[in-house]
Amino acid sequence: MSFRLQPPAPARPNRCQLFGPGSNTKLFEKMAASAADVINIDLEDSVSPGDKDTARANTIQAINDVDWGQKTLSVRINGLDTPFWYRDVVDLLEQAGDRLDQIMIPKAGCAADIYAVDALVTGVEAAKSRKKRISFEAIIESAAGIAHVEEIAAASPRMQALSLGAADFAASMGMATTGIGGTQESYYMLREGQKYWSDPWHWAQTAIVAACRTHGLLPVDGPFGDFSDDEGFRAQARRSATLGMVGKWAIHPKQIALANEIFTPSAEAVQEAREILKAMDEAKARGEGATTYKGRLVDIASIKQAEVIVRQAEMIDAM
Ligand SMILES: CC(C)(COP(=O)(O)OP(=O)(O)OC[C@H]1O[C@@H](n2cnc3c(N)ncnc32)[C@H](O)[C@@H]1OP(=O)(O)O)[C@@H](O)C(=O)NCCC(=O)NCCSC(=O)C[C@H](O)C(=O)O
Ligand SMILES: [Mg+2]
Repeated sequence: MSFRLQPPAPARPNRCQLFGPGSNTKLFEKMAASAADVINIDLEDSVSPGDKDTARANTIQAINDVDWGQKTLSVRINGLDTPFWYRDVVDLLEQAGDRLDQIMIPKAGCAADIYAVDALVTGVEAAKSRKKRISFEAIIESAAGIAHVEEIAAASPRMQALSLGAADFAASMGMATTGIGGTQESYYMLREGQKYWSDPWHWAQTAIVAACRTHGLLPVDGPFGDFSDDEGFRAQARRSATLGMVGKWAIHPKQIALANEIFTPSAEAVQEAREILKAMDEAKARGEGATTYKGRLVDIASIKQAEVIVRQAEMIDAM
C-alpha cells in the first residue's frame, strides 16, 4: 500500500438510484415507497425547458411533504451551461428542508464545475444557517468528464459518488449508437467467422471506479435504457459489480429489484468470503501468510477481497 492510504467510501447503501422527473408529481409517493436506496428527483434532461420552474417548485414541496424514509434523497440540478442551475441550487437550499441529502451535478467536465456549485451551496447554507451539509454526486457523461475524472472526484469534500451517464457520454464521445448502456451490436471482435461482443463502456467504468476508490467515493453505473430487457440489465449490472461499482440507476420501477438483486452479495458469496477469512485466521495462527482454500491460493490480499463482500453484506443487513 502507498503511504497515502485509500479512504473508505461513504458507508451507506447505494444499490439502486431511482430517477423520476420533477415535473411528474404522480411519481413522488411511488418513488418514496419503492425499494431503491437512493432517490434522484430530476430537474435536468427529463424536464422540458418550459417546465423547469414548476418542476423545481414541485420538487421542493415533495422534499418537504413526502415521507422518504431512510433513503438518500438527491436532486439532479441542471447543467452549468444552462440558465437554470443557479436557481435550482438557491431555491433548493433556501426552501427545501433538511431532508434533502444530496445534489447531483450533471455533465461535470472539470474540478472547477464542482467548485462553482460548492461555492454557491456553501454561501446559501451559511446564509440560511442550514444544519445539514449537502453532499454531491457528479455524473461523468462527457469526453471532458472522463478525461478529468480524477480531479472531479477530488474536487470537494462534499463529493460522495460518481455515476456514468451512458447516453450523454456516448453523444459527447461521438459514439455510433443510440443505445443507453449494454451490448452494442457493432462492437465485436471476429474470429473464424464468429462474433465476440466486447464492452464499449468498460474503460469509462474502470476509470470512474479507480478515481472513486482513490478518493473515497461510491462508483455507480448509470442508466440502462431498454427497461423491457431484464437480462440485458442484469448482464450490464453484473459487469459493473464485478468491476467494483456499488449500484446502478433505475429509470423505471421494474429495474429496482434487478439492481438490488445484483448489488446485494449472494448468501453463497458471503459464506465463501467468511470461509476465506476463517481459513486465513487459521493460517495466521500457524504463522503462514498464504494457504489453500477449495484448491486455490488465498493470501493476505484475499482477506481484503473477502472483507469487501462481508462489509457490504453487513451494511445491507443493518438497514
Ligand atoms: C420511462 C417512463 C416515462 C415510463 O413511464 P410510464 O409510461 O408511466 O411507465 P409504466 O406505465 O410502465 O409504469 C408502470 C407503473 O410504474 C410507475 N412508474 C413509472 N416510472 C416510475 C418511476 N420513475 N418511479 C416510480 N414509479 C414509476 C407508473 O406510474 C405506473 O404506476 P401504476 O400506474 O400505479 O401502476 C418513466 O418510468 C420515467 O419517467 N422514468 C424516469 C425518467 C428519468 O428520470 N430520466 C432521467 C434519468 S436517465 C438520464 O437522464 C440519462 C443520463 O443522464 C445519461 O446521460 O445517460
Ligand atoms: Mg445525461
